[in-house]
Amino acid sequence: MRYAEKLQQRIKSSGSRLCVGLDPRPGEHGASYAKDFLLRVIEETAVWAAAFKPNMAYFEAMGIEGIRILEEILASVPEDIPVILDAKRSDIGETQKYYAQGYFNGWNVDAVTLNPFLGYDSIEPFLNFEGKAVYLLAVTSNPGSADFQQQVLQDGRQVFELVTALGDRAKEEERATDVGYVVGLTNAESVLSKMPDSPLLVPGLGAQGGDLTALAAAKRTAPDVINVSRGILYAQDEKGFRARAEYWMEKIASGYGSV
Ligand SMILES: O=C(O)c1cc(=O)[nH]c(=O)n1[C@@H]1O[C@H](COP(=O)(O)O)[C@@H](O)[C@H]1O
Repeated sequence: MRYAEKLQQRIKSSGSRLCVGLDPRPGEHGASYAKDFLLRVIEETAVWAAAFKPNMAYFEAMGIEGIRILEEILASVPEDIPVILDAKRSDIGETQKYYAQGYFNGWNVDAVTLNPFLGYDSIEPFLNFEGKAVYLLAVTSNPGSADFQQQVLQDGRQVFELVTALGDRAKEEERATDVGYVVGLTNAESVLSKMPDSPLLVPGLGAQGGDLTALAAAKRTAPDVINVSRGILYAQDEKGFRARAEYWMEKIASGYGSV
C-alpha cells in the first residue's frame, strides 16, 4: 500500500486530520521524564491522531538518551498511525542514502521531512521505498519563508514551485515513495492554490497562531494533516492531552471540512 493510501485510511478511521507533534522539552526534569511524558501523550492522543510527528531536534537535545527514547516511543505508536519523522535533512545524494536507510529501514518510520535546497539528486535516495513518503519543505511557517521560498522568478513562478516540480518529476518517474509538501499555516493563504493535490503537512496551528481560513477555502482532496505540538503538549490549561487533541481535531474538522 502506498503511503498516501495508508494516511487516507487513518484519516478516515480516526475522523481526524490532526498530526500530533512530539516535541518534548524536559527542562530540569531530565530525559527519563521525557520518555514517560511522551508515552502518555501517545497513549492518550492516539484516538485523535491521524499521524504523529516527532521532531529530531528535541530528541537530539537529550543526547544519546534522547535517541533511545525516540526508538522506544516509535515502538509504542499503533501500527495503523503513520509516523512522520521531522528531520528536515539535506545533503549530497551519497550521504542521503544513509539517512534514508536509517529512517525507513532502521527506524521504519512512514515519512520524513526533507529540505530540498540541494536539488533532485539529494532527495532521489529516498524515492524507492514502497509505502513511504517524503515531505519537502515548500513554504515554511516562519517569516524567513519570504527570503527564498516566496520570491518570484523571472518566469513568474515562485521559488516553492521549483520544489513542487521535484515532486512532479518523482511522479513522472513512477517512484514508490510519495512526495508531499510542508506548507506553514501562517504563510498558506497566497500559496495554497499553487500546491498540487499531494499530501500536505501543515504546521503553525496553536502556538504559532495560524488560522484555518485559507485551508478551508482551498477545498483540497489530498490526505493533508495539520500539526499541533505545543498546543497539545504544553497548553496552559487544565485539560489533559486527550481533551486537547480532541479540541484541535474538532477545530480542524470545522475549518478544513469533514473527513
Ligand atoms: O516541518 C515542520 O514540521 C515544520 C515546518 C514549518 O514550516 N514550521 C514548523 O513549525 N514546523 C515544525 O512543526 C512543529 C510546530 O510546533 P508548534 O508550533 O509547537 O505547534 C515544530 O516541530 C516545528 O519544527
